[in-house]
Order: sequence, then structure tokens, then C-alpha cells
Amino acid sequence: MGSTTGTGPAAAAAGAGAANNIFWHECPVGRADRQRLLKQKGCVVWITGLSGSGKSTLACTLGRELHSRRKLAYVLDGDNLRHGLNKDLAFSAQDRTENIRRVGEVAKLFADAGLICIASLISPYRRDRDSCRAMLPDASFIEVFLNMPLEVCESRDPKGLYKLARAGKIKGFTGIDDPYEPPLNCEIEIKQEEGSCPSPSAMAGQVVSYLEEKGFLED
Ligand SMILES: Nc1ncnc2c1ncn2[C@@H]1O[C@H](COP(=O)(O)OS(=O)(=O)O)[C@@H](OP(=O)(O)O)[C@H]1O
Ligand SMILES: Nc1ncnc2c1ncn2[C@@H]1O[C@H](COP(=O)(O)OP(=O)(O)O)[C@@H](O)[C@H]1O
Repeated sequence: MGSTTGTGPAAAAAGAGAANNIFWHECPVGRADRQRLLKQKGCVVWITGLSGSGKSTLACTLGRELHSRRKLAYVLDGDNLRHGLNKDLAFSAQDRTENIRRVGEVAKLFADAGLICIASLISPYRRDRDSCRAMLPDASFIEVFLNMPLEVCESRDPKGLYKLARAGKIKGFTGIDDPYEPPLNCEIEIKQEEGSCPSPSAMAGQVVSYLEEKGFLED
């Protein structure tokens, strides 16, 4: 029987890990076989940054660029996943942790399937991102920090959420009254150069160059 600590969906999900009498079943076709088929190496490109920093834009531009190179990629977007898989979660620290854990597990499956999985979530806590990194085989978790200043994100405000947060109508909004912990050792940092943000295709190009250099785009 599983046990749970605390209450709510995140606590219940955390408790589900306590099942007994479960066994791992190995299949004859493995990751290496799938990678040969796809002519690429499975990995997770994990994009983190404030709301409005350009995560979804980068994820989609990168996905399109990889597709045009005949590489199989799939985008896991935090906002989108909160419509389904994670629709029981809100924005408390505990729910965000559970959100990141679930997406990390899904991303790990996609990478094992041989895909380039592009996960795009605020993922504000360093410890949660590091836990996802620890789920993946060596070097196949690529953390991309979209390092845009809060003022830039707030001036974009495409959904009007910063305005609502400043007005006190949304509580616990990342960057306003909730924390964001920047990565300390990410693989890729995207930031402003001479006061301007790189274009979406330049941001995607930075990631593609990294993937090429590290051999992820060949088997
Ligand atoms: N309180 C609060 N804080 C931050 N963001 C909020 C909040 N409430 C709603 N939203 C909207 O939810 C999107 C972030 O979802 P994520 O799953 O990426 O968040 S997290 O990683 O669990 O922190 C985020 O999308 P992006 O703007 O694409 O980042 C917002 O649209
Ligand atoms: N590189 C960029 N240069 C200029 N504007 C951008 C860039 N990337 C994103 N944007 C714009 O910023 C806003 C927020 O981008 P979005 O990708 O939705 O961010 P996030 O997913 O981090 O919330 C959108 O209006 C988008 O068009």
C-alpha cells in the first residue's frame, strides 16, 4: 500500500512512488536501436526562464528548425501541459515541484524513445531542474537558460499576467512575488547582446549548434 504525506494532488502523486512488488521489464529493442533508426540521439533540451522570456517561441522555432533537418523533436510546453497532464496542479512551490517532476519523467521517456524532447517551463527551482537532470543519462540533459531581464519580460506581457500580478490580482507570480532561481551551471545561456535580444532564429541556432557539436544530430 502506498502512503502519502500532506494533502492535495502533489502530495498524493508523491506518495504513489511507494508501491511494492513492481518489477522492471526489459524489451529486446532498446534506445540504441531506436537512435540508429532515427539517425539522432535522444536528449532533453530543457528551457527555463521567466514568463515572457521567450521559452515557447524558442521551443517552437527550434522544433521547426530540427524538423526541417529531418530530426524528430517534440515540444513539451508548461502552459500546454497544464491543460491536460498537469491540470490538477496550481502554482504553490509544492505543485510546481510536482509539475516539473512529471514533465521530467515524460521528457525522459521521449529521450529514451530517441527523440529530441524540448521542454519549456518556467521551472523556477534549481533543485527541481537538477532532479530532472539526474533522471537522464550523462550529458543528455541540456539546460538552456533564457536569461531575459524581468523588465523585458514585463514590457512584453503578451498575456497581461504581469499587469495582473502588479495589481495584486494574481498572487505568487514568478519574478514578482515568487522566486526564480537562475541556473548555476547550464549548458547554454541566451541573453541580450548590447541591449537587444537575439532573434528567435538566432536563439534556436545557438541550440542547434550545441546539438551538432555534441553529436546529437547523428546516430
Ligand atoms: N503564478 C504564476 N506564476 C508563473 N506563471 C503563471 C502563474 N499563473 C499562471 N501562470 C502561467 O503559467 C505558465 C507557467 O507554467 P509552468 O508550468 O511553466 O510553470 S512552473 O514551471 O510550474 O513554474 C506561464 O506561462 P509562460 O508565460 O509561457 O511562462 C503563465 O502563463
Ligand atoms: N527573441 C525574441 N525577440 C523578440 N520578441 C520575442 C522573442 N522571443 C519571444 N518574443 C516575444 O515575447 C513574448 C513572450 O514570448 P513567449 O515565447 O510566449 O515566452 P514564454 O513562453 O517564456 O512566456 C511573445 O510576444 C513573443 O513574440
